[in-house]
Amino acid sequence: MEVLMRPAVLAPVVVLVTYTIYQLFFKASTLPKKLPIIGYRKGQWLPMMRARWRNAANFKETILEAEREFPDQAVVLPIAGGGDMVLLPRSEIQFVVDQPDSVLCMHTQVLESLQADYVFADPSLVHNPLHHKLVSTTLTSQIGNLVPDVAEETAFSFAKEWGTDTEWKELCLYETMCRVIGSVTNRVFVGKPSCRDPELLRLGMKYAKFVPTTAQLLRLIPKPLRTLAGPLASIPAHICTRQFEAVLRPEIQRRLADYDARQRDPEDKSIAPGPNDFLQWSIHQAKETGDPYMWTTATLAGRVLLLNFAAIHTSAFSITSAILDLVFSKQEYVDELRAEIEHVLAEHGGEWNKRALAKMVKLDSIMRESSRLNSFVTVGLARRVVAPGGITTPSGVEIPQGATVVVPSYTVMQDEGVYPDPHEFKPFRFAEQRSDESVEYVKRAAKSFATTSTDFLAFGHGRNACPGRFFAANELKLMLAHMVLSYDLEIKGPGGRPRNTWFGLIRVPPMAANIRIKRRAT
Ligand code: HEM
Repeated sequence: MEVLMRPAVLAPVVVLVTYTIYQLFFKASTLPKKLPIIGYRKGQWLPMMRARWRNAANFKETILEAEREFPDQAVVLPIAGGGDMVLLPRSEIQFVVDQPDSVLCMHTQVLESLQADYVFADPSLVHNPLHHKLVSTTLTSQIGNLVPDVAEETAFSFAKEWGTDTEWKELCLYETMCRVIGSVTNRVFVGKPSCRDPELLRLGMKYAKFVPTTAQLLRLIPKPLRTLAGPLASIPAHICTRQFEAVLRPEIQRRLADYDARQRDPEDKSIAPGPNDFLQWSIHQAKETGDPYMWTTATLAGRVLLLNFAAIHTSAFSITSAILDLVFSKQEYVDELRAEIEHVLAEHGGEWNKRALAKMVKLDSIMRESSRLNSFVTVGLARRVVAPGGITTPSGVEIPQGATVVVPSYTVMQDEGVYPDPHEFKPFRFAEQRSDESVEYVKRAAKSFATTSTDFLAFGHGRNACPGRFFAANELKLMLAHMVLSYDLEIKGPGGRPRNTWFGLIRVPPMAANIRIKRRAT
């Protein structure tokens, strides 16, 4: 006790505690003073802090209040652990999209919101995300060649998770979809057999949970304390990274050896050509940089893990929602969808390919409609103001450097004016719009699942929209089609579709929901 009372120990403790209390309770927001603050109740004790917790606890009500009370006005959204964000009105979505990265920067926002310098074992992979380029260019251009692999893996994983017997059984939809998505997605990331390695899949999913939860925890801690808390809180994510690398190491080493052998003697036909997957493209990209750090097993495995983080939960949420929406709609919709898939597939000789998928307009429409209704993006296009002088929005609001702006997504995608009967799942809403020949072709095509707009923000919008969305769209459609052709589904018990859940700013499908399924007799 005496030791604790020594000035050399006591003084820093008092400074830290005072600073923390100041940061948590008294620090004024740097955001524009004149804007309405959602959740702020005048006359209450510590109104800003209470607004932050109130909004974090019930974000749905927060954004509905913003829409109801200030429909065409910028407002401040204070969020515990999320910083104080400025929610711009929907009329300014295009303004956000149009700003260069030197003014509104997504990357800076991602680094901060994921607390990248602590959470990622090698932050340089996130600071220099070479893998994004491979996703937006190589992966997207290879979709046509990858569809047969995706189809094979889909059939394999569904059989493994849902079985092949024709008896009814009950299972947890989200859990099984995470594993199916994990295998199918990793088939194009690391190929067969690694994509079926249960340990690789388990670590990929575990990591995708650790990253956002650790980041959220750290954001609640005042910045100076994070230098202490960050490394400690990030230990589980770092261990997971090392374990993932260990699982992939033999595959990476084998591929590097083959790659080098091929480079030494391109004529040697005894060395098989490299597989067509992300890991192989990454090796090639790394070698082209000439920097050996880029092709260490840690770097290559780290990039695969980062993509698992970006792809698995997002895709699992989407397919879970779509299946629930369909099961809880009408049998005639399922029949109509099945008829489309069977017809188009027969036209293509029973083979899955990109052209066949593109012709299944009803299938595409279901995925877009379900994403519209259930997207986890409730406010979108989160961007950090990086312009030294801040920005002035079209409506004249001045926002300082360092602030975060977001735009409404949940309320836009459920707006009666844009989507009649907005709360209803209308599976063929977009298919009907696409078949309206009085509308010019380009506008009709813009209603496809992967096409973003200021009214459809499930994948973001503009230059920074999700680079994996074209692959995701094809993968998810294939999965849904396979499911509809191969299984019958039944609703468990009375009551409607189980509701989505809100976790802070994110809305997710009911992860514990069970469904009853049965393999269809062939
Ligand atoms: C249905 C599935 C998916 C959804 C709904 C989704 C949604 C999103 C959204 C909303 C963003 C942020 C865009 C913005 O702020 O403007 C994003 C970014 C991203 N997505 Fe996706 N995504 C999906 C699947 C995938 C897949 C399969 C991949 C990889 C193959 C992928 C890779 C990425 C990457 C690399 C980023 C950029 C992240 C960053 O810059 O830090 N996504 N995605």
